[in-house]
Amino acid sequence: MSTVIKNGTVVTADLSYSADVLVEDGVITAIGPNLTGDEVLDATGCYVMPGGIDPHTHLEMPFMGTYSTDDFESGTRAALSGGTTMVVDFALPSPGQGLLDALQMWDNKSGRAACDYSYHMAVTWWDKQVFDEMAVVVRERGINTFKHFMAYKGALMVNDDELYASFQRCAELGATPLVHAENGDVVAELSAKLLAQGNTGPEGHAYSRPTQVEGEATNRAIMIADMAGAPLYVVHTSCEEAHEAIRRAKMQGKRVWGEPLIQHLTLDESEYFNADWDHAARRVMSPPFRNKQHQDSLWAGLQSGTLSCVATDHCAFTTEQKRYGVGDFTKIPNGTGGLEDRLPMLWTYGVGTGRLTPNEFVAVTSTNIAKILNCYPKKGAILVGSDADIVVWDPEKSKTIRAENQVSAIDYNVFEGKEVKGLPRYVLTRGQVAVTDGALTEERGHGRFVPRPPNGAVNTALSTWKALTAPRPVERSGIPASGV
Ligand SMILES: NC(=O)NCCC(=O)O
Ligand SMILES: [Zn+2]
Ligand SMILES: [Zn+2]
Repeated sequence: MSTVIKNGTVVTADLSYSADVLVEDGVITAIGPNLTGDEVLDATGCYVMPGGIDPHTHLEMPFMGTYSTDDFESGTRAALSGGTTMVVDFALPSPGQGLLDALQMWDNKSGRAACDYSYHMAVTWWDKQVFDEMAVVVRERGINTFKHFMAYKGALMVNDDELYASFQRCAELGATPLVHAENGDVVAELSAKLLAQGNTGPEGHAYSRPTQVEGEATNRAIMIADMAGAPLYVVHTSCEEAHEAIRRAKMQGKRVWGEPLIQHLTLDESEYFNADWDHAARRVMSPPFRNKQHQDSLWAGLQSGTLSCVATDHCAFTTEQKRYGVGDFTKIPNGTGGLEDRLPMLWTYGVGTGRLTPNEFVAVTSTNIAKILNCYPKKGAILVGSDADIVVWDPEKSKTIRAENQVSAIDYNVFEGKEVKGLPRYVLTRGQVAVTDGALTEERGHGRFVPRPPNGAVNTALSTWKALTAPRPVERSGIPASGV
């Protein structure tokens, strides 16, 4: 069966033009005027864009004594309802657990996904087994990204020697390291001090993670990656100090990308000072929300290209789970939701305010990350041959975000009450219509794993440069290099 999307304006990361789009067997087969197909989707007044790719989710993740509540079923339904057609989740070995073992656990969960997905592999400890299995993960399992936590001391955190070893291994394998950049030692010290002083509420979480801990760790990770000869992707960049480190590195020619979250772009630290404990705790995540100056820095980064992708870090806990931390903010499970709201919120506060063009919107929600993760143009593109992951976007359609209407399985929404203008009319996942005017018709288990090969263009360019500039002994007549 074929489907044709008619009368819309195709919007990609670099072009906007009027055309119909024909989809056959899950793939785009023609783009142009007057196309016909068995099923017709009317896109009059709409933009036809690549579906969103959320490069940062934690679905059914074991964390802080519990599991995040949205799983691959509810999480991918939430994603589709908001125009996101691919998620990249983190396969997370517990310290001491093998990488392949952790991958098996993630495979057991992801079979229920309604949209396509891929994994980043986390490195949470280090020894020869991890070193060896990294090669299998890359060469046999189609994963070219490895995540490192510089925070969560005593749990997921890795130290500088482990970072350096793992980043070097990534460079050898043509893979890209990711970092959660916060100085975990300082956070642990500050947390203990705050608790001892009686700062036990959710606001203590924000006090324990000032922007300096993020700026320092971001800079450190960038320098370690540079010494290891690896590119670097910094997740959830939330503040000017971290953005400044990324900006400077980019200006120096280093291959570094920064990822702000939709939460950090649109919500600020005042949320933690709300008199309602539940309200504040529901917004506890790392890094915490920041002030308006930091938000302005993140928006400027998206505009100038020094920041590359907008994600959610969707890691949703119920109010009941958040209450594990009553009396001790360090026990509040860290994480917030956003999968179904990322695109409407970014459109409203980005394109709707003139901060972003529609093409920039496509770049930061889909195309840039597809290129970074080396799955472009299968994903992130409206091109003949690309997967038909498409959102037909109605810029006039609006709603008020309400937890009672959401798809996510949790009992609140951090964007509660926000008015958004710009919503999907249709969402297609590999050609299958999964959303029509807000109504979900997705198919459980339709999602497929997206393999991502190593040695993307940037990895190859970087290793060429590193080989060219590698240390070489100077030939000196009469003096043997290996001594006498
Ligand atoms: N971000 C957060 O608070 N929770 C999810 C885990 C992580 O990404 O650090
Ligand atoms: Zn993180
Ligand atoms: Zn995360």
